[in-house]
Amino acid sequence: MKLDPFYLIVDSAAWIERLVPLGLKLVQLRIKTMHEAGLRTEIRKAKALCARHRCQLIVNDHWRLAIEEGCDFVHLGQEDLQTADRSQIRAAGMRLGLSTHDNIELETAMAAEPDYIALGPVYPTILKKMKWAPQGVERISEWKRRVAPIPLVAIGGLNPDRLDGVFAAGADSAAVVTDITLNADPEARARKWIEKTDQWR
Ligand SMILES: Cc1ncc(COP(=O)(O)OP(=O)(O)O)c(N)n1
Ligand SMILES: Cc1nc(C(=O)O)sc1CCOP(=O)(O)O
Ligand SMILES: [Mg+2]
Repeated sequence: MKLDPFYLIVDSAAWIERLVPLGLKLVQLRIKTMHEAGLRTEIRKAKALCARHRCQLIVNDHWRLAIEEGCDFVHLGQEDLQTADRSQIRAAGMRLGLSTHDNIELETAMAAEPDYIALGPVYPTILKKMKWAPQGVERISEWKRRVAPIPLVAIGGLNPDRLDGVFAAGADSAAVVTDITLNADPEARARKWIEKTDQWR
């Protein structure tokens, strides 16, 4: 499976409506706190928008709702994985991306036969508090050797200036939140990411 090299992560369908029409091909809907009805509405809107623009939607965490809404890709962390029913996810024909931050998590993730592995935080992130120190790009090369041919997603503190190093080290896709959503001009920044990642597309 080939992932687009530019993997945007946002917390609303409104962001998807704003940025996906620019030409994005891979987006994650990551909503951490919302009641179920609201989540369902957001997932439904995100799915329709992504279908219209031929963009792959990945739903973070909420795998049950993703199945019910007919989505085809979820992202889970290690804690999510402990409570998720993988057989239900697979029976629904859904693909699965998994987070990893250390060796034990990588072993656990590989045993779940995911469709991609994410490694983070590559650089310090301001989005959320993390218990792991930044991994550095060398760790990407180590992970690549261990996960190939499963695609590898790099995440955490990424920006266009850091992408040469991330892809040279072996990442297949670069996931990003704040470099775009906190930028003064998110559309211009997303265009910059699209142009920069074109060489790996
Ligand atoms: C592409 C990608 N990589 C890692 C994560 C983090 O997932 P998780 O560890 O479950 O943490 P939350 O995002 O749920 O807070 C991700 N969402 N996407
Ligand atoms: C959601 C998330 N997961 C991470 C991990 O390491 O698993 S790092 C991260 C935040 C990424 O945001 P930004 O691009 O703003 O640093
Ligand atoms: Mg999670």
